[in-house]
Amino acid sequence: MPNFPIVEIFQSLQGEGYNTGMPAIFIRFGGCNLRCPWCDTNFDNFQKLSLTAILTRVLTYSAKNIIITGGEPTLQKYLPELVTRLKQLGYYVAIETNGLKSVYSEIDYIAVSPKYHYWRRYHDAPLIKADEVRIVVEEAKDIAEFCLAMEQRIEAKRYYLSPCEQNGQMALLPTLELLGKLNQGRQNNKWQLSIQTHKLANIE
Ligand SMILES: Nc1nc2[nH]cc(C(=O)O)c2c(=O)[nH]1
Ligand code: SF4
Ligand SMILES: [Mg+2]
Repeated sequence: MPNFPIVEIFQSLQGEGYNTGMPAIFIRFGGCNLRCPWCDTNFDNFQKLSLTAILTRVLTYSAKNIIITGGEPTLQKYLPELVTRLKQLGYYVAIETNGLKSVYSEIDYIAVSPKYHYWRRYHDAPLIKADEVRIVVEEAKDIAEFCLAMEQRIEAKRYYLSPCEQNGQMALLPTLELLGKLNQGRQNNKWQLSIQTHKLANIE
């Protein structure tokens, strides 16, 4: 079993999406198959840790939930082995992914964040079922079309828009306007707001 590239492991509260406020141990993997212009993670800066070292570290925290994130965690060939061990230890395991690769089926909660900037890469992406879809609102004429295409492509329980954050500023108005556009003519509010509350609250 080779080592895993790990940027950081920490306990915090899920800051965004349906599980906002859930205590969780975050395992952040290095590496990504995208390079989003507004990415907030230095995923090229990682240490190599063994499966045992990761589990030992995880066991020092109190939370019962794990959030596997990155970077892009689905790039890890041996992710199923890690997830299996975490589940044997009784953890609820969630993942944050960009949705370009399939997700190990034993993972309990899938949050997928498809990126408008790389729309064409999603035409043949394998991920078609998730718990939540969360799209970062980029300034683009046809972002509504992208959101509707992802709604068609990925069957999820919930659909969110998240304002893009750059240099401490969140673009809220374009997000609200896009929510209005996507929910226009529907009687349910299918598209909802997700804020990166951890950034506003200054927690990890
Ligand atoms: N509090 C907190 N919640 C998060 N949810 C997703 C995160 C991520 O970086 O993937 C994240 C993060 O970095 N911090
Ligand atoms: S997919 Fe996520 S981790 Fe990768 S570059 Fe985009 S924002 Fe950063
Ligand atoms: Mg983050």
